[in-house]
Amino acid sequence: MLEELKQQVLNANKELPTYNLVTFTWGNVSGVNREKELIVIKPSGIPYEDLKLEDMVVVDFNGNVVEGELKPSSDTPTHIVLYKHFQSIGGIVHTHAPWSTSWAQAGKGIPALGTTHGDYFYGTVPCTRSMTQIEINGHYEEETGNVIVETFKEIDPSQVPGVLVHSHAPFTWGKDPKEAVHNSVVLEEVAKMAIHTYQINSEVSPMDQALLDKHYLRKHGANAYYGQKQ
Ligand SMILES: O=C(CO)[C@@H](O)[C@H](O)COP(=O)(O)O
Repeated sequence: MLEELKQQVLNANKELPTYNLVTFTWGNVSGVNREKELIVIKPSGIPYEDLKLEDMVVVDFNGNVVEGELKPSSDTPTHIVLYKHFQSIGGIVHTHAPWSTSWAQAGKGIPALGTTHGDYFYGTVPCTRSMTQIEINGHYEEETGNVIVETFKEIDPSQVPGVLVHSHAPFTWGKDPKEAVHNSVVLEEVAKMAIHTYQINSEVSPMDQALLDKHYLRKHGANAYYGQKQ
């Protein structure tokens, strides 16, 4: 069941070390089959180089394991909340990539400072609020998803495909697992560029809205040159 999606999720998880987004097993990728309301995710704690197709775990939208012998990623409840609330996404990535994690630990969103950012994120990549004691002591991973959804109350997740979880690390998403990894790589790059930009000029302002519109909308908006978006 879901063999093609399992292959996509396996390939995407193996890309995390390829793009230097993870140390040890500090990251996870999932994909969703919305017709069946099933999620394929990597197993918890298994080195990426050892991952095999049969290791992929299938869970339903309530977190029940419906296929697979291994324990699903410890972040599975967060992935589930995001699939339930962000209807346009088909893949999710969580990493502890150092540059974007530094912004998350600082409790700051990454402003759109240049066109590299603007090509992928239509504005600031937000940081969630910090979590309450009750949320931390409760179902922490599920509450992490809820706080992300709360952060996107006024933001279209298809236009800003990533978030920084306060005191934790980033999550990104996309139409499928591969695109979610692509957005993780870009987020890490723009996080690094932003830190260096502020080191050069601590008073730099976010990029002009007209330039942001030009760059984002030419790739994702109406009449997109690349044809991916209507
Ligand atoms: O966020 C965390 C830990 O803070 C997790 O991302 C783990 O680092 C990876 O967990 P598994 O996916 O291997 O369960």
